[in-house]
Amino acid sequence: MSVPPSDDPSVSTQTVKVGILGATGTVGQRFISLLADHPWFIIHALGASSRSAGKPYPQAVKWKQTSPIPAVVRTLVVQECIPEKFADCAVIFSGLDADVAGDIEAAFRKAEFAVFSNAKNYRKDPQVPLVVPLVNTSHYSMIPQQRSLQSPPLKKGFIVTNANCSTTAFIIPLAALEKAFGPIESCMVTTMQAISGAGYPGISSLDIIDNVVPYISGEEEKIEWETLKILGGIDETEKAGADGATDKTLSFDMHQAHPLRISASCNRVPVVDGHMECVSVRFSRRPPPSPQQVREALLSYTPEARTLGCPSAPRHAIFVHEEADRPQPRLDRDYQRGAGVSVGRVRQCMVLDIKFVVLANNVCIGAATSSIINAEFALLKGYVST
Ligand SMILES: NC(=O)C1=CN([C@@H]2O[C@H](COP(=O)(O)OP(=O)(O)OC[C@H]3O[C@@H](n4cnc5c(N)ncnc54)[C@H](OP(=O)(O)O)[C@@H]3O)[C@@H](O)[C@H]2O)C=CC1
Ligand SMILES: N[C@@H](CC(=O)OP(=O)(O)O)C(=O)O
Repeated sequence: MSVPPSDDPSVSTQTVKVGILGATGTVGQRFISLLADHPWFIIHALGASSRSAGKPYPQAVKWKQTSPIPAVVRTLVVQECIPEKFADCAVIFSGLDADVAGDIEAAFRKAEFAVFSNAKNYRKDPQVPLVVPLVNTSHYSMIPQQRSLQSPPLKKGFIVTNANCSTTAFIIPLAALEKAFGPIESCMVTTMQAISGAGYPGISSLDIIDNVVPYISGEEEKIEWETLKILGGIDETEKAGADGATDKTLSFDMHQAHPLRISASCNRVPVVDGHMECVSVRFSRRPPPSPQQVREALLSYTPEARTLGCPSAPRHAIFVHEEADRPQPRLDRDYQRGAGVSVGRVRQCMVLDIKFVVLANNVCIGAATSSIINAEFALLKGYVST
């Protein structure tokens, strides 16, 4: 199967060469596993630090996936993360450490690459879409403005970022609820986050075995403001220029039209993959929906990425468990190959309106899978030139 390069799926057809920055890391390895059999994307180049550059991939990586290193990368030599080494790639996926992602991703954008980043560096940027691909693909409309404001202006280059993996988990059901019942007024979320979220080697075994750590640096603040950017719309203002022509400026609404109060509490738990979160919400609308109405709305939620035909978008974005003791990380993290989320225990909340539990695979839909769906969507909408 090859990619339709425009909105029209009958217009066929070529495969797209992609590069992966941070290819040796936890997220980079997931990119490789997920892209090895992708119908459109061909892994063409891998990048990592100077510690890894120059080595064949199997020698550079501490491979921690349950399936073997895919044949397509076995013979690739890891490169320095500089644009010239990725010349033939139309798409760049970044799983770079945040300490270095800022400069490197900017250099790739400047060199006219479409960059899909997992790092936090550009999430707050007023020109950069922060896209959870099962929620706010409408934010891609910011890309032309992002390009035009670069110096010099760009023709093809842009950056789109993923959200933090904990934000991603609960914002998918939140978006489904807002779509069905209108604005959410307040939200409380308590996370139980897997250790893979901290990368490799991550948190010391002596700190996490037989333990729970009630602090993850910067995480609560990120969840709180990212939610407002993702669930907010895009505002358009028009200004008349001296020549009488009107200039349109786009900006992210930050959920200002319907203010949302949100509070997050984050914990690290001894689970390898899969972030579980307890969520309580209060709706603006009175009376609020019943638990049964909420279950039905979650089950029927279909994101635009799915209807448009992104091959990695899950057939069912949200599974709703009826069993009292589900979801659980070990049992449910591979739902829809890690691309969907699992909700359970939907019930009335005596303080807000409704409460539930959600589980998402932090390294799949929380990271690599989101970037891949983002790139598929951008390609189908014509934002990526091949
Ligand atoms: N793990 C998760 O669940 C999630 C992670 N993220 C974000 O994704 C990014 C990657 O996370 P993760 O995979 O966990 O991190 P890891 O620490 O596992 O991997 C980091 C990668 O960055 C590379 N790197 C480090 N320094 C440099 C450098 N100077 N130049 C070029 N490459 C460099 C490393 O290469 P080398 O092996 O050569 O050192 C490695 O490939 C981070 O920004 C993280 O915050 C986002 C959502 C979820
Ligand atoms: N902080 C997340 C993973 C992560 O890297 O997040 P971010 O990309 O927002 O820094 C966790 O520890 O589970």
